[in-house]
Amino acid sequence: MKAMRILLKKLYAVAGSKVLLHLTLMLLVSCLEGIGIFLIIPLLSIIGAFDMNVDAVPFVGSAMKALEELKIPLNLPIVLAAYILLVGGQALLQRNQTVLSEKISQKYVKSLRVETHRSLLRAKWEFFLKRRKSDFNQMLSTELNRVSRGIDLFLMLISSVAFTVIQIGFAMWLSFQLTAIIIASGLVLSLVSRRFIRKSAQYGQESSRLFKSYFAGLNDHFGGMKDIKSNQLESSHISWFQTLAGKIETNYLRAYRLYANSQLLYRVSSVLLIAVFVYFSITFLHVAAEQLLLIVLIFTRLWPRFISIQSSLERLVSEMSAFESLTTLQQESDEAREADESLDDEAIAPLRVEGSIACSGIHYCYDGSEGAEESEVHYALKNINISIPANQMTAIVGKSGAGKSTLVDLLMGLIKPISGKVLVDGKELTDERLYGLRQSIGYVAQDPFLFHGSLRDNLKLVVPEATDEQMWEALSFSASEQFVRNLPQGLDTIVGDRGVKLSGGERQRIVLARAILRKPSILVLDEATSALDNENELRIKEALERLKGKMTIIVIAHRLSTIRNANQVIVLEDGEIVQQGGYAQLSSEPRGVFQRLLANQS
Ligand SMILES: Nc1ncnc2c1ncn2[C@@H]1O[C@H](COP(=O)(O)OP(=O)(O)OP(=O)(O)O)[C@@H](O)[C@H]1O
Repeated sequence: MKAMRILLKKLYAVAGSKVLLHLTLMLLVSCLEGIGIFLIIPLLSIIGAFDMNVDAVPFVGSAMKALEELKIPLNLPIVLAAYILLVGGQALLQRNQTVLSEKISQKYVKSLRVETHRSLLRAKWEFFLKRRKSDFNQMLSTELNRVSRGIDLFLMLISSVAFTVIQIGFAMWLSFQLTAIIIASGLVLSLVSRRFIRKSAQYGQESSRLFKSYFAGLNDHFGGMKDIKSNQLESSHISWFQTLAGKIETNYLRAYRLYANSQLLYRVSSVLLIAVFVYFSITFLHVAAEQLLLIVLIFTRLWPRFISIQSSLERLVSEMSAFESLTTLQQESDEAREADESLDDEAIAPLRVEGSIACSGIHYCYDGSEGAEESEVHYALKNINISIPANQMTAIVGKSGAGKSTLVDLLMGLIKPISGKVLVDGKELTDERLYGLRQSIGYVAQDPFLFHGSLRDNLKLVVPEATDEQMWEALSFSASEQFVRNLPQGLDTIVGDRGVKLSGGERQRIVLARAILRKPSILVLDEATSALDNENELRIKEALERLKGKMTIIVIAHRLSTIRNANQVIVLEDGEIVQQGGYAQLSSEPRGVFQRLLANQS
């Protein structure tokens, strides 16, 4: 119900005036259809199918009198012309109403699509750490389509309700008692159908759950295809996929069976009802034949609308689970918003670090520590106190899992410490300063990411106005000029999904060039030389050497040869700083962790 309220509010906010116009059109269509039914009586009377007393029929009787007074003869051509006009007008209105309905639905879905995407992109990095990427794909594809269907159903529902109310009005005019019986039967029907609606909502939720697994599976399978192929894991993945596809099929069939059963019940009930209805009207109420004919006509139009209301409701509640998931995701991402939306990326000036970036008493754990005993908390970082001097090169080393990437994420403000502070030039990072800091950073991730497109597109992503000359300069810096010049399409070479058409080392060098192209004042390299051969590593090392004194360089490196010229080395073990100092100093400290790391590599 809460989701329905939110949906209505949003719908009104997005397309309020259009919804009102849609409602008005529907009311007009319903009125015209109602009048059309009344015209059938004089039509039948004129063609002699019935010898009827049309005066007894409300509206028709008075309309006939008015025509008589106006001296308009009631002959077949006139009645047929009126009928054509009515039905034609109704069809025209209905056409506009359908187009309008689609416009409303698409406008709503577009707004939801854009809003959800925007709030996801504005959310903190920590928000993404706790969720699967595939969930976002599912939300912005299948779940959004379900919401679109839900809006269509919702508009159909209000159309059915409007039509039904107007038809009830006409029917009441004809016979209050008989209409009351139809309404009472409609209420009984709605009680019976509550079970169908409940079940339908359950199947809808199950469908959301199943599709979540489906997308997660697709993501894992296609993302890890090389592992699957080389380790011959196809069978187990195929069998998992078959089971899931079976569950989706079963759930879909269950939902469809439920829908078919409810339709069966509604249809059988309508036949029974009409039989009882006719019997009751003739035997007890002694309703005149022409009135009975009209009522039967109205009933046969009204009852399907009751059915349509019920079935629209059934299908709507099933699709509502998609809307619920989307609004929940949007709410959560809004709550995890990184900074005030008024902070315009363009307007914020890059933050230049003059003195240092420092950590003071920082603790961090990934899974949250609320309510947990101190001994149970697994800290990824413990009591970190460091100072990274501006325009110097600081290296962070340690075994795998020691906390190096976590520390760098903290320094970039991607995650916030649970205690302690990150200080830039002695001042804590506010949202605005954080945005400024990020503008100053060029970052090369452990798993470098390239978008599907050309090398040029990938480089221009960070500096859209970059010239070819600037791009070649950055490529030359990252020791990739030679290999790019050797490619037949040069800068226009398409790199494939995530850069699959390049080797790991080539990818790393292109991402490094991209980072440099931005002319950052802080360069952060997370394992940026791990996939390079000795020759290219040496060239990057020399390039970094040239940058020393011009920008702040923070390097995470397993290959300790890369950081031989670092001004400062920070050694982490199990989330704690165990050594800190110059390369030469640390390598000469006996029995130190750094010496052990060096020994392992040699
Ligand atoms: N997203 C996450 N959720 C939960 N725990 C995490 C997450 N990322 C890292 N950790 C944990 O935090 C600790 C530090 O991880 P981190 O990635 O910082 O180590 P690292 O030194 O960079 O390792 P590597 O050299 O292998 O990249 C590890 O115990 C790791 O299991």
